[in-house]
Amino acid sequence: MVSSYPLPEGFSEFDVFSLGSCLLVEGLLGFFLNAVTMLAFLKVRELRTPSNFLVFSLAMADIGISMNATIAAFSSFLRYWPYGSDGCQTHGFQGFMTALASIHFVAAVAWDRYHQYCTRTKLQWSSAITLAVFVWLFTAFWSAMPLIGWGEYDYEPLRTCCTLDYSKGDRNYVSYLVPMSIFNMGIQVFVVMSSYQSIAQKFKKTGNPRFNPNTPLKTMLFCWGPYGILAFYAAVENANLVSPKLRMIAPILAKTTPTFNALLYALGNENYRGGIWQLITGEKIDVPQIENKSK
Ligand SMILES: CC1=C(/C=C/C(C)=C/C=C/C(C)=C/C=O)C(C)(C)CCC1
Repeated sequence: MVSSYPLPEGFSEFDVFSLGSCLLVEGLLGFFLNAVTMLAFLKVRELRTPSNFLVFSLAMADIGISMNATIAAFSSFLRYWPYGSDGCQTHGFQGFMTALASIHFVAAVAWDRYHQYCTRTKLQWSSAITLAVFVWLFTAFWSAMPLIGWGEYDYEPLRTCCTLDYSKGDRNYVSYLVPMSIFNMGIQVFVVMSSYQSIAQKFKKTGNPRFNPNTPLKTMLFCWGPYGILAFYAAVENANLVSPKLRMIAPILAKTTPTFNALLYALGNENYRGGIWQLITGEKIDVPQIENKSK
C-alpha cells in the first residue's frame, strides 16, 4: 500500500508490513474461530449449559481482542492512526477491557473444571451469570481508570494501536500497575495453576486423562507473560531503551490469545466440539456428560 506517512521510529517498511500482516491474521483467525464458538452456543440447545456459558463468555471477550487486532492491522497498513486521540482512548479501553475479561474467563473455566472433575459439583445458571456480570463490571472498572488519570492509554511503538502507556514508568503508572496486575493476573494465574494441579492428580488416579492439564497455564503464560515482563520492567527501568521491535513482541503475542483459547476451550473441549460439529454439519452427536451434583 502506498502511503505518504513516515515510518515509525525503529521500524523498516518490511517490519511495518510484517507486523501489520501478523495482526491481520491474528485478528481474522481469532474472530472467525470465536464467532463459530459463540454461534454454536446460541444455535445448539444441547450446548447451552452453565459451564459452556463460561466458554461462550470467553469467546465474547476474545472476539473483542480480535476486533482490536484487526483495527490495529488496518492502521498499520495505513501507517498512521486515523481515529484521533479520542479513538486512541476508546481503542485502549476496549482492548484492555476485553483482554482482562479473557484472562478472568480462562480462570473461571479452570475453576469450573476443578469442580466438574474433582468435587463433582455442577455449575448453576445463577452462579455462571453472576460470575460473568462480575467479570465485566470488574474489568470495566480497571480499564476505565486510565481514562480518568490512574494509568494512561497511549500509542504502542508502531503508533497504530493504543494500550496502557508504560513509557513514563512514573509513580502514577506503578501505583496502577501493581494492584491491577494482582487483581487481573496474579489471582487468575493462581486459580488456573491450582485448579489444573488438582485435576492432574485426579486424572492420574483415574488413569483417564480427558485433556492435558498443563496446556492452559502454559498458553496463558505464553500469551501474557511477555506483557507482564515488559510492564514490570518499565516500572523499574526506562523501557524506551528497549528496541521498539522487541517491545512489539508483547502485544503481538497477547493477540494470539483468541486463537489459542478457541482451539483449547471450544474445539479442544469434548463437550463443546460436538456442538460445533452439529452447527456446521447439522449432524446430531451425543455430548458426553460427567455425572455431577449441583453446585
Ligand atoms: C499490563 C499488564 C497486564 C495486562 C495487559 C493487557 C490487558 C494488555 C492488553 C493489550 C492490548 C489489548 C494491546 C493492544 O494492542 C497483565 C497481563 C494483566 C499483567 C501484567 C501487566
